[in-house]
Amino acid sequence: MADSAQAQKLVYLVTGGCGFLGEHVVRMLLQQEPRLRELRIFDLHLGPWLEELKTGPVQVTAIQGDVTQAHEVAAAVAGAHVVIHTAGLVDVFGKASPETIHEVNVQGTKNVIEACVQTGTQFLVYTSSMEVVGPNIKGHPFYRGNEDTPYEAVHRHPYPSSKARAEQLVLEANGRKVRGGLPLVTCALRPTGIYGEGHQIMRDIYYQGLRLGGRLFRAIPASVEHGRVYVGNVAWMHVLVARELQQRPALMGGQVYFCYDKSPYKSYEDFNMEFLGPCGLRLVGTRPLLPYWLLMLLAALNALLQWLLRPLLLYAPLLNPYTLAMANTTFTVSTNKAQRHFGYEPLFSWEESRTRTIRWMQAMDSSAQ
Ligand SMILES: NC(=O)C1=CN([C@@H]2O[C@H](COP(=O)(O)OP(=O)(O)OC[C@H]3O[C@@H](n4cnc5c(N)ncnc54)[C@H](O)[C@@H]3O)[C@@H](O)[C@H]2O)C=CC1
Ligand SMILES: CC(C)CCC[C@@H](C)[C@H]1CC[C@H]2[C@@H]3[C@H](O)CC4=CC(=O)CC[C@]4(C)[C@H]3CC[C@]12C
Repeated sequence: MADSAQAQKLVYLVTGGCGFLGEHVVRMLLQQEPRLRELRIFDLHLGPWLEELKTGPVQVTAIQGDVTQAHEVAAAVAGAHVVIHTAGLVDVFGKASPETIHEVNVQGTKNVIEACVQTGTQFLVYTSSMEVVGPNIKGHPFYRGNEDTPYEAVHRHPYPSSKARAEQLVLEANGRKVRGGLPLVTCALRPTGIYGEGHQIMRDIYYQGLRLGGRLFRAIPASVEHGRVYVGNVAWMHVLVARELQQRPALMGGQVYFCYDKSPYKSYEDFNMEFLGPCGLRLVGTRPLLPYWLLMLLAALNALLQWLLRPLLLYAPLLNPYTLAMANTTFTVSTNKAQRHFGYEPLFSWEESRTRTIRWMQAMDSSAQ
């Protein structure tokens, strides 16, 4: 008893802890980090599910706050040993302005870094994205690449630009002296497209399929591969990287790691069908039903409509020029850097990841009826 009390000494802070990934990170930390004494969850919107966590042995502190407010961030960070910064504005549909995306993703990250420096927090893990690399605006494929694969990363869209700038800030901060004189140790994780329980886009596509009579129509050639990774494995990677960063700062500080697991390489639509199929949806067509030029036209039309309607309502469909380019450009990762640097192995097999996601979708299905 005394031993476990002594071992439980660390304070972790998860920003964005109530988001899709953040919730999985929070739950994973509670399951897999025995040295936790206190877990602080900082988010703009706190979820009601946090209440059930407050009865366990770890002190769970929910903090409603905004990463763009430096004083709120500093207050939450003070006294934490490790910060896992997942909070971000994930918007590729034009819901938020470029300024707001920059404010949350870049200024928010600056505030987290400065809070670590001012308050003496030594370890910072940043949730970056594959998008800091690509696909680039030229549509160059990134085929089974790793962290060292040369690729021309050129962005025009506010989301990838903001993630790339924030990642750069985090990596440059590695080695800065924090209060008390110790060096800040930082690293960045770059998930590919995350899927799993709670994935909003998968939910949207499922309901879209239901509205279309249980059918989805193939838009992208099956040969275009899109990297995907299960949310439980991304969460596990965050827990492990945060732990091992404390043991191997010289090796891991300032490094980037793609998030990967055993999920198969498929097109975006074929991959989604692994879950939507067992829920009764069908993907119509072995080839795209519409020619690509027509899809581009529709995407451009959606962008125009969004702009025209903006004063009246928010029109933000899945298809726009950016999402079309994303879905239509091969981007897949093949690396073992995380395994080499900090012993990462996926916690969930592909079969388990698939089963868990299907079970979640089926539960959603019955609760909707
Ligand atoms: N969903 C995906 O496929 C991928 C996501 N990522 C990154 O993972 C992180 C988490 O993404 P998701 O869980 O998918 O998104 P999400 O939108 O579900 O979660 C983000 C969380 O951050 C919070 N947040 C937003 N603005 C905030 C602010 N100003 N102050 C405090 N909290 C704020 C939100 O309330 C939300 O709970 C993001 O940084 C994102 O860029 C990276 C690669 C892929
Ligand atoms: C038939 C349409 C063209 C299909 C549209 C699919 C798109 C909505 C999605 C295709 C690729 C997705 C993105 C990708 O997985 C990488 C991402 C990384 C992130 O950091 C955030 C999410 C996302 C941008 C993801 C968003 C949806 C797609 C664009």
